[in-house]
Amino acid sequence: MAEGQRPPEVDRVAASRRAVAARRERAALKRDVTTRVITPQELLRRAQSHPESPAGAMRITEFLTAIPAVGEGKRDRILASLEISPVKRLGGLGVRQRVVLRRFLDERWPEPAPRDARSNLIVLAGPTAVGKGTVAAHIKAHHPEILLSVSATTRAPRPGEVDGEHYFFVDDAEFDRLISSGELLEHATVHNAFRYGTPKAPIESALAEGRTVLLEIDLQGARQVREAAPDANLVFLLPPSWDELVQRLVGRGTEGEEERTRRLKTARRELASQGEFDHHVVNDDVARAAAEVAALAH
Ligand SMILES: Nc1ncnc2c1ncn2[C@@H]1O[C@H](COP(=O)(O)OP(=O)(O)OP(=O)(O)O)[C@@H](O)[C@H]1O
Ligand SMILES: Nc1nc2c(ncn2[C@@H]2O[C@H](COP(=O)(O)O)[C@@H](O)[C@H]2O)c(=O)[nH]1
Repeated sequence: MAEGQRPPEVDRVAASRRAVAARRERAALKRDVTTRVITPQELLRRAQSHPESPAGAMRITEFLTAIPAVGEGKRDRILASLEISPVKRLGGLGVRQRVVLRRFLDERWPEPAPRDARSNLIVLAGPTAVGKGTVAAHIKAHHPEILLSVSATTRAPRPGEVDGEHYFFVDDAEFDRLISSGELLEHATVHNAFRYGTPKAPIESALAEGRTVLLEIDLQGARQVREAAPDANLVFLLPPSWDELVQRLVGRGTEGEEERTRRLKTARRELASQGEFDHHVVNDDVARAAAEVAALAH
C-alpha cells in the first residue's frame, strides 16, 4: 500500500457508518410522516428537490407504509394501480410517476389549504413542548401592540410565576364561578390534570380598540374558539421533527417519565388534527416562528 493511502478497511468502516446514519435519517423521516409532523406531499417535495438526500433515498414502499392509513397490502395495491415498481426510490421517480403519485396523495390525503389572514384574534396551539409558551413570550417581548391573553388556571404557580402576569391562579370554586357567569371564552381540562380558561372581557375590549390578541391554549380550547369566533386565525405550531419534540420535552425536565408518556400520546392525537388549523408554523427557530405568527396581526 502506498504511503498516505488509507487502508481499505478504513473506507469500509466509513461507508458502513454512512449507511447506518442514512438509514437512521430515513427512519426519522418515516416517523415524521407517521406522526404527521410532515405531510407525505412535503416529503415527496423534499425528495424531488434533493434526490441525493435521505428523502430521495427512501424507497417508495417505505414511503407509502409511513402513511398511517397504509399497510403492506394497501401499499402493494396502490403501487400496482399507479404502475410504480416497488424497488423505486423517491428521488428516482420519473415525471409520470411523480405526477400520478402526487395526484393520488392529494385526492386521498389533501394538504390543508392556507387561508388568508382573517381576524385580529390569533390562537396559537400545538403539541406539548413544541414551544408555544416560548414563542408566545417572544411575541409579548417584541410586539407590545399584540395583547397576550392571561388565562385562569386551577394549577399552582411554578417558581417565578406571578399571579395576573403568567396566569390568574384560582381555586376550583372560583373556576366554576367563572364558567357559570359566562366570563370565559373557552375552558378545558388539559393533560387530564388542571383546568385552564380564557377570560373574555380583556379580549373583547382589546379587539374593540383594534388591537390584536394572541391566545396560547390547547387544542380543545382552539376548537371552542373556532365555534365562538369562526373568523379567528388558528395557528398550529409544529416541531421540526418528532424526535426534536421528544428531546424538547425531556430537555425541559418539568415532567416525570409517566407524565411525558401521557403528553406524547396526546401530542400524536393533536398532530393528527393539524388539518383543522388555518396556518402551520414550524418552530425550528423561536424568533422566526414568532415573526411568522406576529405577521398575521393586521
Ligand atoms: N425553536 C426552539 N428550539 C429549541 N428549543 C426550543 C425552541 N422553542 C422552544 N424550545 C424549548 O422547548 C421546551 C418546551 O418549550 P415550551 O415550554 O415553550 O413548550 P410548550 O409548547 O409551551 O409546552 P406545554 O404545552 O407542555 O406547556 C423548552 O425547554 C424551550 O426552551
Ligand atoms: N384550553 C386552554 N388551554 C390553555 C390555556 N392556558 C394555557 N393552556 C394550555 O395548557 C397547557 C399547559 O400549560 P402549563 O402552563 O401548565 O404548562 C399548555 O398546552 C397551554 O397551551 C387556556 O386558557 N385554555
